[in-house]
Amino acid sequence: MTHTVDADLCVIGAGSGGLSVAAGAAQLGARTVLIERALMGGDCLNHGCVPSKSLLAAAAAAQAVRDAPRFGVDAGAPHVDFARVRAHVDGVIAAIAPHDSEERFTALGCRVIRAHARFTAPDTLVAGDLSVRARRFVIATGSRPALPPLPGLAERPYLTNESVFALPACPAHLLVLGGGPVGAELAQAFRRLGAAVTLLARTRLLPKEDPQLAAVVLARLRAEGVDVREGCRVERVGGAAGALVLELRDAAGATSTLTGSHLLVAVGRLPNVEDLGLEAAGITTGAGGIAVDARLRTSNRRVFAIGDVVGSYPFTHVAGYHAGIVIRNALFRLPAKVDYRAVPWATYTDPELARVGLDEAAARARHGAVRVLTWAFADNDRARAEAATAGLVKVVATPRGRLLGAAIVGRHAGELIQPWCLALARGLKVGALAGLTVPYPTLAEVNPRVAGSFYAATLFGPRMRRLVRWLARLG
Ligand SMILES: Cc1cc2nc3c(=O)[nH]c(=O)nc-3n(C[C@H](O)[C@H](O)[C@H](O)COP(=O)(O)OP(=O)(O)OC[C@H]3O[C@@H](n4cnc5c(N)ncnc54)[C@H](O)[C@@H]3O)c2cc1C
Ligand SMILES: NC(=O)c1ccc[n+]([C@@H]2O[C@H](COP(=O)([O-])OP(=O)(O)OC[C@H]3O[C@@H](n4cnc5c(N)ncnc54)[C@H](O)[C@@H]3O)[C@@H](O)[C@H]2O)c1
Repeated sequence: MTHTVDADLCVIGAGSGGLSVAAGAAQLGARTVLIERALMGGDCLNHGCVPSKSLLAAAAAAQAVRDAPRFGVDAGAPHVDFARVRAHVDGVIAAIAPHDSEERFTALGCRVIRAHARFTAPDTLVAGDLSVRARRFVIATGSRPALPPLPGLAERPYLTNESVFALPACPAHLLVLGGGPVGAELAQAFRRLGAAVTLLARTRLLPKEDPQLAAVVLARLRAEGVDVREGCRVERVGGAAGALVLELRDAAGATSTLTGSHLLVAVGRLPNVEDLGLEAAGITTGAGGIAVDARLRTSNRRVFAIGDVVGSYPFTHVAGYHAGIVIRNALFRLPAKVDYRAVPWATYTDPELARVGLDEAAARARHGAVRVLTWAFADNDRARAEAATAGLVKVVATPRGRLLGAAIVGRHAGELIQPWCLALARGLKVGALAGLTVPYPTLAEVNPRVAGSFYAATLFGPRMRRLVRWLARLG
C-alpha cells in the first residue's frame, strides 16, 4: 500500500542544485522531502567536478616533475602508480561525501527518499512505495552524457564521465571524442599520467571560448604530446575492446583510420527529463531541457526546475545560484529572477581558461564599437619567476569604460577572474580595477595592469605631457 507524505517542498535529485535547495529549505523550517535514485551528491561529486579536478591535481604533480629541470632540479621521469592516483581521486570523493550524505540531510531535517521519482498529478509524485504531495516541487535531475549517432559505437566499449574515473589502469592510448571542457581537461590529465592521447574536435578545441585564448591551451596540449585534431569528423567506430578503430574524415575531406585502446565520449550533455511523469504534471520541455521562466518556474506554477536539467549554464555554481532563486520564490514568495550577466566559468586545463560576461565577438555584435584591452602573463614578474608566462588577460569595455566582459588564460585563471565577476555584477567601470593596489609580485597584478591600459593613451599622451611641463614651470 502506498503511504502519503505531505511536504512544503519536495526536491527531486540530490546533486549540486537539489542539495542546495533542500539544505536551505530544511534549515529555514520548511517540511522538506529530498528524493535521490542513485548516488547522493549527483554528478559533481561522483562523476564530474570532484574526480576531474582530483585527477588533474595528480596529473599536475607528474608534470611538475617533468618541468623541474627548467628550475635546475633534476628529478628524473615521474613514475605514476595509477592505483594510487585512483586512491587519491576516490579519497577526495569520500572526504566530501559526508557533506552530501543522507545522514547529514536527515539531521538537517529533510525526509530523504532513495528512489526514482515520477509525477502522477500536478501536485503529487510517487517514489518507491511512497506518494509525496507538496505545495512546491523542485526538479533538479541534472544531465547525462550525450552519445553521438555514430555507426558502431553502441556495439563497442566506450567511456563517458560516468565510467572514466573508475578505470583500473591508465589507458595505453586514449581517444577523446569532443573538444569541450570535459574532453580538454581529461585529455591533458591522462596524457600527463602517461597515456598516449588523441583528441578529435569537430570544429576547434574549446569552441565556446575566445579563439585567441583557446589557442594558448591548444598550444600547451600539443606541446605536452596530446595529438589534437581540429575540424575532424569521426564517421564510424570499429575494432574491438583494447584496439578500437575510428574512421575519420578531416577538414579537407581526406579519410583515415586511427586505433586506440580506449574511447572517451565527451560531446555534450542531455537533460534528465525521461520517465518523470512531466505530462501528468503539465510540465513542458524545450530544446535544452525543462522550460522555465526567469523565476525558474515551469509551466506548472507549483514546480520549479534548476541546474543542468534546464540546459542553460551547466555548472555547479549555477545550480547553486538557481537554488537561491528558488528559495526566495518558493519560501519567501519574492519574485527573484535569474540574471546571467555576471556568471563566470573556468576550464581547469593547465593553463586554465576562465571568463565572465561577453567575449570580444559577442561584445562587438551587441555594442558595435568596443575597447579591447590585453595584458600578457609574459609581462608579469611572478609569472616569469614561476616560468608560467603562457597566458593572457583580455577585457572588453565600452569606449567610456563600462565593463562588458573579461577572460583570462593562464595559471590560476579561475581564481584571477574573481575581481572581474564582482566588477561586472556591481556595474563597476574598468577604472575601479585600474586603481587597485595588489601585492607584488603576484599573478593578480595582471588585472590592474590590463585595466590601467585603458587610460595609458590619455595618461601618457601629448596633452598630459604639455600639462605636466606647464605645471613644472610654475615652480
Ligand atoms: C567531467 C565533468 C566535470 C565537471 N566539472 C565541473 C567544474 O569543474 N565546475 C563546474 O561548475 N561544473 C562542472 N561540471 C558540471 C557539473 O557537474 C554540473 O553542472 C552539476 O553537477 C549539475 O548539478 P545538478 O544538480 O543540476 O545535477 P546533478 O549533479 O547531475 O544531480 C542530479 C541528481 O538527480 C538524480 N535524479 C535524476 N532523475 C531522478 C529521478 N527521476 N528521481 C530521483 N533522482 C533523480 C540523479 O541521480 C542525480 O544524482 C562538470 C561535469 C562533468 C561531466
Ligand atoms: N570546468 C568546468 O566547469 C567543466 C568541466 C567539464 C564539464 N563541464 C560542464 O559539462 C558540460 C559538458 O561538457 P562537454 O565537454 O561534454 O560538452 P560541450 O558541449 O561543452 O563540448 C562538447 C564538444 O564536442 C563536440 N562534438 C559534438 N559532437 C561531436 C562529434 N560527433 N565528434 C566530435 N566532436 C563532437 C561539440 O562541437 C563540442 O565542442 C559542459 O557544458 C560544462 O558546462 C564543466
